[in-house]
Amino acid sequence: MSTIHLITGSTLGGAEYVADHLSDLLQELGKDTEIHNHPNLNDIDPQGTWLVVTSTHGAGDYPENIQPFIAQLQDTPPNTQALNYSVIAIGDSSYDTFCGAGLHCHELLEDIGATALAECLTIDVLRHPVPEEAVEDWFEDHKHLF
Ligand SMILES: Cc1cc2nc3c(=O)[nH]c(=O)nc-3n(C[C@H](O)[C@H](O)[C@H](O)COP(=O)(O)O)c2cc1C
Repeated sequence: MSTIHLITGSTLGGAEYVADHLSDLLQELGKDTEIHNHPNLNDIDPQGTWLVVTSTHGAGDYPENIQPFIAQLQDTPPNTQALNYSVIAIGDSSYDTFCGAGLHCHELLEDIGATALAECLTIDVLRHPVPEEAVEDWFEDHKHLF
């Protein structure tokens, strides 16, 4: 069974909590998971399934910890023919660039040839102060994909 890679972009830790929770839910289904809080493309198999969980900072920017990984994907995209992915974007709808990083990542992965398992999920922290609860509902509807 191939490992599901959870890749996080987080400044304040919220997206990491969401990824931890998703990882627990996947493990309850008997899946193998690996969390990458400092993702490096060289360490992550570009086959199988990626779940990217990223917040947005600055003005629509990626959190610093995930910026090198995104640059690697843009500069030297791997062969993604056998890669499925899903992106969970966390943001605050009071910003014009609501969930800008996650939405960008979803398009980037599609552009380099990976297959989206689902639309990008956007979680608004104004509506969901505990984003883990929103992701739990989403997971219930999407767990058959993993
Ligand atoms: C300085 C700052 C800038 C932010 N900029 C954006 C933004 O451009 N778009 C957005 O949707 N959310 C923005 N947010 C909201 C964060 O994405 C949100 O608080 C998120 O829960 C933080 O997740 P994290 O704990 O994983 O870093 C910003 C938050 C801060 C503190």
